[in-house]
This record gives sequence, C-alpha cells and structure tokens, in this order.
Amino acid sequence: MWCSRVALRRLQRIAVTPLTTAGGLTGAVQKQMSTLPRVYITRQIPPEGLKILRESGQVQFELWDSDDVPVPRCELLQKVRGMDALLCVLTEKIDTELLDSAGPNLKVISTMSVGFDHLNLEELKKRGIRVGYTPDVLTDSVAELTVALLLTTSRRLIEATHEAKTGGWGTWRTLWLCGYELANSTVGILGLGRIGVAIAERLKPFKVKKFIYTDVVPRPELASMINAEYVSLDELAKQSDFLTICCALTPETKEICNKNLFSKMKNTSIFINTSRGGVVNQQDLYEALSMGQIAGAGLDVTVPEPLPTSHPLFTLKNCVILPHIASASYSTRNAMSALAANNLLLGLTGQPMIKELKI
Ligand SMILES: O=C(O)C(=O)CO
Repeated sequence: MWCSRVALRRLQRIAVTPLTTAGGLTGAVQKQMSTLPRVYITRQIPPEGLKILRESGQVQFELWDSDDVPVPRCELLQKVRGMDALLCVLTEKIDTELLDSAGPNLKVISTMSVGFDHLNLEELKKRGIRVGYTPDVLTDSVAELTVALLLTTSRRLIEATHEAKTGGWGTWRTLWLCGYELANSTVGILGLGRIGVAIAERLKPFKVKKFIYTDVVPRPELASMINAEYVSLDELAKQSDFLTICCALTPETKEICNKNLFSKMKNTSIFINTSRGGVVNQQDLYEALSMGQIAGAGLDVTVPEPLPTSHPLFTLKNCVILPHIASASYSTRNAMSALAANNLLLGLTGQPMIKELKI
C-alpha cells in the first residue's frame, strides 16, 4: 500500500539522471551513456555531491528526489536492482535483503554519514562490496552541537525560556532555575575518537578541571591532545559531572548506558548523547531522570527516530531532546555530500577512496 503508484507519485516528484534525460542527444552519445555505471541515490542530497556526480561524466544516476520522506523500502528494493553503486544516508538499512535485490553488479556503497550501524558489514565484506563513509568533515559541527546541547541541558535553557514566555518569571530568586557549571568539573567521554577530542577542546576554555575517558583500549595519542586520563567504565560513571557519549553503535556498545551505569552516576551529573540512540536503554534513562538519580540528559539521538511525541522522555523537564541535528550545518552537510560522491566515484573506478571503511 505504501508503495502504491499513487503514493509513490505523490512522494517522488522526479527520478532523474541528467545524463539520460537530456534532450537532443545523438544516438552515439546515448549509447555511450548507457554503458556508464548505474548509481542509485536514496535521498535528495545537498547540491555539492550531485554536482560532482553530474560533472564527472562517469556515472548515470537516479535519485529519490525528496529530503522530506525517505524512499519507501519496497521502492528502494526495486530501484537498486542491477545498480553498480548506491549512495545512501543513515535511514536506509543496507542488509542481506537489499543486497540480494541489488544483485551481483553492486560494487560500492557510499554512505553520507560517519555512522555505519545501518550497514551489514559482514554481508558487504562477504560480497566484496567496498564501503565509503564521511568521517572528519562533520567533527567540528558535531562537537559544536554537543557543547550547545550540554550547556542547554546543564543551565536549563529550555525550561528558562519557557518560564520567561509563559509568565513563570516572577521576582529574581536565589535558587530558581539553578543548574550545573563546567568550571572545576570532571568531564567524561565514552568512546574517545576525533569527535570526543573536538568536544574536549571546546570545553577546556570553560575551565574544566579534568577529562577522563573510557574505550575498548586506551587511546594515548588522542588522550594526550586533551590531557585525558583512561579509566574504567565504572569510574567514568562515578567521577563524571558531565558524561558525553561519543562511541559508535556496535553489538558491544548497544545499551551500554543502562540502569547499571546510571546507578553509579552522581545525582548532580548531566548525561549527553550525540552518537546513536541505540547505545542507551531509554527506559533506564527515563527512570534515572525521573527518580533524580542523575540531574539531566541532552539527547540528539533516540530510538526510534523520530521519537514519538507521546514518548515518556518528552514529559521530563530535565531531558532536552533534539531531532538528530549534530551535523546539520550547511557547510558540513555539503562537505558530507561531496565526500560521499567522491568516495563513490573512486570506488567505482577501483581507486582508494578518500574515506573507506576497512571491513
Ligand atoms: O553522520 C552520521 O552518522 C550522523 O549521525 C549525522 O549526524
């Protein structure tokens, strides 16, 4: 029903390949184009990436020309048939069913994301499909948003603007809307990579006393950049005044932030997650926040996305929820789009990609 023709027509304004739809082409040019590798793009990506693909002259592409609605699964399964490459975003599950549907021509998956939990890497490896992704170009944007979310949560900015707008602002009061400050605090980072370092670099000028982190193994090179100490997960929970989650979602990190972790945290601590919703057990988080086991949480990512407006977490004043916007700046999203396009072209021509996942 979701994939009925009428629904699709309403959703999909056009599916184009500028190469194959251009009018007035000679038969020879048309023939030449029809031999170009075929690419399906699962979203209307920012213009820089499309321009690179269009101007390369190396591929013919078709895209789901909407950014408002993801391509319906059954449409995607049909469209990938016989494709040589796929440029996708994080909402598309690239699993066995999809790869079977694509068939043996598929050589490259290029995802416009740093996260790759939507990709079945084992299956991709088995089939010899190369994978491009977009780390680094979004580090600044994600770190900046993480700091904004941390301050919004710890200094209760959403509550404060609501009070100001709705008549709750009476006289100046000594403890009204008090929060927690970064000065003299301990900031914990779960999963120290480029983004964790970039967050710490931005937080340092706020006079943070100490940075601590945990990861599967110590990361001395990265840690030395921010003078961070390696601790166990338990110690991270116990010592952190602010705990920021920066790890990838893997089977090992799934719901790693659970009752056990929250029970060890201080009741004055602030929990921030800009990685993936799946690293958190949301029921446990709800209980920790509503029972005052921790002071507040700022989430840019949830399960599912979008989080239904009826979700209990939305009822809590001490929980700030953003709609997965950490990398949402114009420059970053264009850079991600361009990198995804370049990875795809390099992968298709058998060259090393700029950013390729080693699988
Ligand atoms: O690139 C990603 O993985 C994102 O989550 C986008 O912000």
